[in-house]
Amino acid sequence: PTQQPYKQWTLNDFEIGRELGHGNFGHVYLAREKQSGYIIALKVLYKSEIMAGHVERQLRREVEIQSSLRHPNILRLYGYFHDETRVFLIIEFASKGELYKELQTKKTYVAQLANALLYLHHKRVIHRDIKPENLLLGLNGELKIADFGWSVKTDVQESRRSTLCGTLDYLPPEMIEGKNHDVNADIWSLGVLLYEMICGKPPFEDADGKMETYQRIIHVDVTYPDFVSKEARDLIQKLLQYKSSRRIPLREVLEHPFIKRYQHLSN
Ligand SMILES: Nc1ncnc2c1ncn2[C@@H]1O[C@H](COP(=O)(O)OP(=O)(O)OP(=O)(O)O)[C@@H](O)[C@H]1O
Ligand SMILES: O=C(O)c1cc(-c2cccc(F)c2)nc2ccccc12
Ligand SMILES: [Mg+2]
Repeated sequence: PTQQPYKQWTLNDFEIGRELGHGNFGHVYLAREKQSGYIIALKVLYKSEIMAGHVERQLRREVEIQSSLRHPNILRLYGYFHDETRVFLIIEFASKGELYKELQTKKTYVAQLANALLYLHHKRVIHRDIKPENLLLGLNGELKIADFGWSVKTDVQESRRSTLCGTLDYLPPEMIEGKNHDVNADIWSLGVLLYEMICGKPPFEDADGKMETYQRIIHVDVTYPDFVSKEARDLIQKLLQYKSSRRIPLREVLEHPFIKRYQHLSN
């Protein structure tokens, strides 16, 4: 028989297990592929909701980008299929759940995220939605960037077309101001994530709502609690630079004393 390049999957190929979580559009279930016994995560999206949200193009882009990526710290998208009413994404199962639940100070997560961003930016892909809920943990606690729904492949600077939804907390000034943005947008989000890992909440958290957060982001209005170490403060300040070209390059993040100091412990 001719070797099919990509197997045409159907829902019948899978036994569905518990719900792993749900986001704006997708419900994600644990599932086992019957033939191989392989455990995966099956993300189910309703076509009606996709159309109502005008996000089909975004979904196809998410699928196209994420299925093209191969990196230990990036969640694999193995394939997809659809029936009359639903689209199904076959995704690597991250058995340790969301980083969000484990927001303890973990230097290795910053290093793994920086490594994954180095790879993504080398592939000219901007994720644009780096936040704890979209960072999952693999079997050995390794970080996996998930949810490429907001990612773009860019050789030139990109400006946002679709409206932002969800929290502004992790977005850089240039994105909330609707200006051109480049791969350094993800570097800003890394800074927000590092601040949150250390302080337990993001630096510009919606104090009284979106406008408040908007103002604090564009003025880079960050305050550091006393317990934040000098190195941590130094690295965060170098990541949360208003001008995207002034943000510390990823290779220097990996060499920064705040990250370097603990590297030997986690290897
Ligand atoms: N591969 C996976 N392994 C384990 N858990 C997962 C996996 N994919 C998703 N989840 C769980 O389901 C939740 C929602 O998944 P996901 O972020 O992909 O949905 P979403 O529709 O993109 O949500 P949003 O658009 O709000 O980010 C995740 O926060 C996580 O808790
Ligand atoms: O009826 C379709 O042909 C259809 C296909 C897909 C689709 C199929 C594979 C991958 C993917 F990302 C999306 N998404 C949809 C969303 C809304 C309405 C219809 C569709
Ligand atoms: Mg998500």
